[in-house]
Amino acid sequence: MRKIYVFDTTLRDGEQSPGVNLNTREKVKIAYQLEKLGVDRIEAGFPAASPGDLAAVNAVARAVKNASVIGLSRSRTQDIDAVREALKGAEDPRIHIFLATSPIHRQHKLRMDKAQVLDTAREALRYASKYFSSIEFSAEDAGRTEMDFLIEMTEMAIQEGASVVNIPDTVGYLSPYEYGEIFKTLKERVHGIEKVQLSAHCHDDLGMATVNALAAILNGADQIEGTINGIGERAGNTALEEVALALETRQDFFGAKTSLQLSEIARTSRLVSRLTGMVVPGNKAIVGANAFAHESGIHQDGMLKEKSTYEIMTPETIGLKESKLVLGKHSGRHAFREKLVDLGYVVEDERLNEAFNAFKILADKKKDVTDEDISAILDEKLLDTPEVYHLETLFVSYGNESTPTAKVRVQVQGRGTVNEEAEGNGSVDAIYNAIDKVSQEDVELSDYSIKSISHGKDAQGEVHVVLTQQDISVQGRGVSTDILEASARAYVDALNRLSDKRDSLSKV
Ligand SMILES: CC(=O)SCCNC(=O)CCNC(=O)[C@H](O)C(C)(C)COP(=O)(O)OP(=O)(O)OC[C@H]1O[C@@H](n2cnc3c(N)ncnc32)[C@H](O)[C@@H]1OP(=O)(O)O
Ligand SMILES: CC(C)C(=O)C(=O)O
Ligand SMILES: [Mg+2]
Repeated sequence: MRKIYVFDTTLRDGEQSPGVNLNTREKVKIAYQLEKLGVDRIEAGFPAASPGDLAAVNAVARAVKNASVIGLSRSRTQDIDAVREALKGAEDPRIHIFLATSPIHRQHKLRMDKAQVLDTAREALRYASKYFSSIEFSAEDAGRTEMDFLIEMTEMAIQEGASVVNIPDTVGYLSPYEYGEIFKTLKERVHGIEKVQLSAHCHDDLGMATVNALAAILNGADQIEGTINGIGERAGNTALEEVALALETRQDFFGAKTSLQLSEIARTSRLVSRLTGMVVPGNKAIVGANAFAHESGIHQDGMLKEKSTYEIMTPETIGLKESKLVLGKHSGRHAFREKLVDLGYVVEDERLNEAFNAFKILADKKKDVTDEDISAILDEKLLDTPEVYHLETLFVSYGNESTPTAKVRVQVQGRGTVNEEAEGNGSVDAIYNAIDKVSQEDVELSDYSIKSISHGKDAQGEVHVVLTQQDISVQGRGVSTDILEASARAYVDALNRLSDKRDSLSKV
């Protein structure tokens, strides 16, 4: 199987993400993790950028033992000297020299003609080769460079001793077909191309960074450059984990592999996200929180029967424990039953249906239905208290300058639907007065407490009440995303228990 070298530039191009600034300790920590991940080359920074970056590159160079450490340099002696200084103590030091080659960059940025670009790069490579045995040369904005000039630049770099020639699509402009064609043409037309490795460096401006890197591989690239989580300048770089998993999962198609330790991917992604502060979107391929999560019933059913129905790779491959079946409004009974089993409930068909219906009603109101929410539903549904009172509707009117009023509609065993309305000195008091009118019970509310079951603004509230009637005391519990409804449910639940308790006492 053809090996594709992995050049990680999380600490250089990744750090060029607006708002990201890694200190020396953070760079070393990420570098150690990249070493564990098994990347071949680590671009640690741009030493000429600042004394701090030079020191950080030096710290990485001294720390890393199992990967080459690279410093970036413009085609200028002072930058090359900064890289020399920074890479002191490195096991396998490499310099990466770049110069833009496209007409736009030549004319507007460098203000050089082709001959000047060629000479400037040549001089830089000559100077660097006095100090470095491994040199990578990048033709910045190669993607928008005339093919003949790119060939000329590549041949010059080979003659001057570069061991890797990088072909960046600096502005993420090319289609996969066009990018692949560049590699194919270089392989066919550059004299001495067999002496160097060709490298792909893509940006994601049009969302094609990964597919372009793969197109390059299909057309002869030996190395891919990219970052963890795809962070980097503007829309970012090729996400290394995406290329690695594409090659792994579709070996049959690509016939190439990296030597990454894939089970370190999730850990590396989390570390980079934490230290850079760049949050990984939930739907991000491979490392997003939803990449191995399934919410819809049909998919969950398929997953429970055979995982390959909806997963083309396993979460274990990237170091995650397992796939997630997330319960939400699109979920079905198979996944719901599985969740109940996980939570330790044994529920037979009729109860399962009841609980499932209650779950669907909650899922309509709430984004994430948590394990605690499910337990709350089950605990409520599994109680055997006969329902003398069943709360159907509740309406509360509240204003800080008016008296709170509540209207309730309750199904009462033997009496049918009863509507009542009452005022109170607060909304809950008004609700309880209205329910008292329905039940015509003489009860005292001896305790009332409220807590949140799960987290967030749409968390369910759980209300506990204690009702006392002479020497009988009962508890009631109600759960809802609305605390007034939870309060009403708790009160009605307590009334049902009161009636049940009185019945059982009268039978003794
Ligand atoms: C595609 C990429 O990702 S390239 C890497 C981009 N990364 C960075 O730029 C991060 C680090 N950069 C920096 O800290 C600063 O830009 C420095 C220290 C390198 C240079 O700072 P300054 O000297 O103030 O120059 P400034 O950044 O304003 O302008 C860049 C200069 O480099 C020149 N230049 C740009 N690329 C190259 C190159 N590859 N080789 C030689 N000169 C170059 C520009 O033409 C410009 O030259 P001028 O001053 O003669 O007009
Ligand atoms: C420095 C070069 C390789 C670069 O980052 C780019 O062209 O995108
Ligand atoms: Mg780049």
